[in-house]
Amino acid sequence: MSQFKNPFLRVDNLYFNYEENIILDNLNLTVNRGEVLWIKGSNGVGKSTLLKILTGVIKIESLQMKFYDEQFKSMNDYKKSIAYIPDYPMLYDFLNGYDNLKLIMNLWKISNKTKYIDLANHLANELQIKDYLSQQVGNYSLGMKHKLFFIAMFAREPKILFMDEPFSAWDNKSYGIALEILQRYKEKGNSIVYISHLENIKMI
Ligand SMILES: Nc1ncnc2c1ncn2[C@@H]1O[C@H](COP(=O)(O)OP(=O)(O)OP(=O)(O)O)[C@@H](O)[C@H]1O
Repeated sequence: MSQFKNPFLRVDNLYFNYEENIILDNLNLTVNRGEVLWIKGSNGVGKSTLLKILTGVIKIESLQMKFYDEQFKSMNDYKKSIAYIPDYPMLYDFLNGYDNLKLIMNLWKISNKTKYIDLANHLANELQIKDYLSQQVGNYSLGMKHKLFFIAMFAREPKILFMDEPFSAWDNKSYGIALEILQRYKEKGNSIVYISHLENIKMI
């Protein structure tokens, strides 16, 4: 059982449809501090849609989302305090790794730039892609792109990490290192919400 029992957020009576296609109906969900939430289910059941709603990528006027953190004063503050890692890495192929990191850092208006770059470098070292950061991302493998985007989001030090099929392109060794990183992250009271079809993806 987690030592952090209080919630970060709660969603009540969530309903969502794409035209006549009802995707989510009366869904209730709580994200507790220091906990991992695994969303699983058949193809097309609405997992990615749910993650997009929880991260504010899809906006719903009637969304009943309650925040329980002093930093989540508004939806915008909340979005700055969390990170969303979709199943495709959102990077610019024509930039190198460092320039992608700097771009993301500036987009998110990170105030402590030195800390962000230091943390990103540290993670890149742990995940063994530091030597590639000065190379153009277009030449990265898919797994390397996934790692770089994970690093870019993780270095923002979010309170909740939302991940859609996070490690599908990662090799076993890197996946093991990522789990250690996420274990430390969780122990600090942060939360992880992730989607995976893999029955053996025992997160942490
Ligand atoms: N932009 C969209 N417009 C209309 N329908 C959509 C849109 N995006 C997704 N859908 C539909 O909504 C349903 C849920 O899609 P979603 O991607 O959330 O499912 P999923 O559970 O994540 O699936 P998978 O396991 O295959 O990734 C599917 O029927 C899909 O076709």
